Amino acid sequence: MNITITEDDRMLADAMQRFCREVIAPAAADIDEGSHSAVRHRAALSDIGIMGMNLPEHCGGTGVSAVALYLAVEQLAAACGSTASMVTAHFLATDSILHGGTEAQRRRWLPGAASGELLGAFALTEPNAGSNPAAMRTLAEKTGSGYRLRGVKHFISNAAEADFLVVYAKTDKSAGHRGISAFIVDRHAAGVAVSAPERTMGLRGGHVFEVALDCEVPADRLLGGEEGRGFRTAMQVLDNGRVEIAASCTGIAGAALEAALHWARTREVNDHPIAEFQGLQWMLADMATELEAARMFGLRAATRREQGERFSQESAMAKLYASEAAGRIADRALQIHGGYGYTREMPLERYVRDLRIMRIYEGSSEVQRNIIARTLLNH
Ligand SMILES: CC(C)(COP(=O)(O)OP(=O)(O)OC[C@H]1O[C@@H](n2cnc3c(N)ncnc32)[C@H](O)[C@@H]1OP(=O)(O)O)[C@@H](O)C(=O)NCCC(=O)NCCSC(=O)CCS(=O)O
Repeated sequence: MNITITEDDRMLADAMQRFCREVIAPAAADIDEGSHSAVRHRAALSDIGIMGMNLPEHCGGTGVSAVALYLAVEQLAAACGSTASMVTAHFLATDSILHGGTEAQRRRWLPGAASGELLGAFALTEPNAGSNPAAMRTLAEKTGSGYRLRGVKHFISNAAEADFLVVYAKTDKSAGHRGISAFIVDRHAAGVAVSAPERTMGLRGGHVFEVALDCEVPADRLLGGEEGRGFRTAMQVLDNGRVEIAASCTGIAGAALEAALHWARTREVNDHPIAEFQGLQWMLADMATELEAARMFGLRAATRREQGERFSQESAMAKLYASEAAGRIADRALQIHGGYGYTREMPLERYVRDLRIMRIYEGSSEVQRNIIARTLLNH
């Protein structure tokens, strides 16, 4: 498969890099140190179209290619992992409506979400249903005018600040994954209670919450206007989301490599820059090689996404490889910095912490391996 990065894709990535370096990166340490929400960047991100970068123009989005989207998310994550997480969680919500919604729902919700006026959250995971969403317990029972949703969702990014949540719930308890439907729920509807943010190891500005639901939703909030289509929509959305996680990984790992290269050139031992030591050169070589391989996987999955064919395998491989490789790259970058890398004066320890969740959320590495193995064995 050819991976093509067009001139337009490159120009967008360059513009994104300038914006992120000027606007996003300077606040990253403060966001992390104070666990302040990355939603503070919403207005600035909206102004340049980032909040709708995953959406086509007819839905109010920028309509950029999937490769450009990959490169943009990469730049965002290189500047601030928390901000990338907030934005990509919003994409999960809007992708749900794009892929699973009716035309009327797309028209109603997507232009506002693309402009950043509305912030979305994706409510799939539950305390007892993470890797296996088909085991969810949240129920949606038909009422005279719509549905009553009852249940608890967990680890939901953006929930407190969101304007709407796409909530996945069972409309038929006995039908397994085919009994799952999705609903667009107003964050401030009566009966939607959001916890305080979880205290997390990394991505401390990408807040995640528990959401307790006992609320009524009108019938026109059933995504796609048909019951039982939620699981398929969630899986399609996660195929996209996993490529964006891969982009976040290569963004942060790229920042870690850049820091390590700078340190190796400028840090001296016995009047020699440490870059002169072969042991360190080999570490840098391995880091750069793994980063490039991870990018190739990510861009391959993005290319496949652009082609409009199912790309679960490519997406799972991209996330698996990038999240595992990025963890190794950031760890080596910290090692190269020695004791300084372990201090909070430098971003290395933040990179390591921010990257750790990438092997877990939107499907753990083990789930990605299951997806890959299953595809291999079915063919
Ligand atoms: C590991 C799993 C993929 C396993 O899924 P299942 O074994 O339960 O389901 P399948 O039998 O594979 O499929 C059932 C059904 O769905 C269709 N399907 C499956 N995948 C896709 C897809 N990618 N695109 C389109 N359709 C798909 C499949 O064809 C079947 O259709 P029929 O019923 O036969 O017609 C899955 O359980 C999984 O991915 N688990 C991980 C869940 C996960 O990633 N959770 C994280 C949630 S979000 C998060 O972490 C953070 C959110 S945030 O930051 O707020």
